[in-house]
Amino acid sequence: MIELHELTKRYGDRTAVDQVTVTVPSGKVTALLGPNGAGKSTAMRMVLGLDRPTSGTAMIDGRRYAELRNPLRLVGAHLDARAFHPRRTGRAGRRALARYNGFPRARVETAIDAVGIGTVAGKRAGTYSLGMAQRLGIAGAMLGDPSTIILDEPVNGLDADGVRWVRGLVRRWAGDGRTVLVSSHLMSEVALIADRVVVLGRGRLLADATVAEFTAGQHAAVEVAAADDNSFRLLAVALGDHGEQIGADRLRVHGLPAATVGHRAQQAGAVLRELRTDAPSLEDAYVRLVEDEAEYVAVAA
Ligand SMILES: Nc1ncnc2c1ncn2[C@@H]1O[C@H](COP(=O)(O)OP(=O)(O)OP(=O)(O)O)[C@@H](O)[C@H]1O
Repeated sequence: MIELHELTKRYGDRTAVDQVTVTVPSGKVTALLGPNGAGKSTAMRMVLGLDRPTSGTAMIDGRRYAELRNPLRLVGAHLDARAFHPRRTGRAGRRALARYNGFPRARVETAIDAVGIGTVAGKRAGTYSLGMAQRLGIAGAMLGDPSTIILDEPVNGLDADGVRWVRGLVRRWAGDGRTVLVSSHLMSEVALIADRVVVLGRGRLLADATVAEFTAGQHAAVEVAAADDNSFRLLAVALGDHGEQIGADRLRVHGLPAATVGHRAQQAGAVLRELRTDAPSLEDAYVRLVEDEAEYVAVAA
């Protein structure tokens, strides 16, 4: 479990992380989301003892990173896919890490095999593609078989196979009861792998919820298609500002439930070809939350 309590980081007059209190539970995949500059990396770095909080605390299983005797046994992290010595081979870099942390060499081979870079482990890390570098970084995070794993944008640069592999990996880790914290810009990806979302905006906590709770407050999207041109015209008038034309005979409806759309169509004499409700997506919920925050800031400024 990772616990942030009123965690704050200021750089001069800029507040990168602003009094964030949140618990990242074990046995779940938690996605850390937010626009560029929201404070995600800074928060992760403070959890990992790489940045010192200005105030507040970041604890892993009840202790600060600096207090952990053998931190890699408790927490594995992969933050930067390019943070390898370019002239060292992937294997040599992982062996150095293992040696430094007192892990047997065999762990290195296990981790290299697990991430599928056995054929390139003897090559210099500087020659790796971004996808291979991501895998090498994840091998480092796995080295100590830790109970907490933190990955920053792990699917960046991975091909379709790689993305599927990361998905399986993080789900398995959570299934083992580990604490898994993953940041990502790709909402479709987050929807597939995460149980929970923590959203930061300009350093502040905007949401901390299960994926289901996060999307629950959103209106379902309604789409309606008219059977002919005349019906389309009648329908467009009947829906007024609620209708947004998205095809020759099709409207997306904002702010009205499907039943009201059907009723208005009937009253107007418009014949419908299709009327459907789509479940709100994580992406819709996220975009709306971040937009609302931006509007609030614009109004408050
Ligand atoms: N070492 C630093 N010195 C000064 N300002 C910093 C430093 N590190 C981060 N910041 C600032 O703190 C804020 C949060 O940055 P951070 O990198 O944590 O955001 P992020 O959510 O990870 O963004 P991204 O998605 O772009 O990686 C930004 O305004 C950034 O410019």
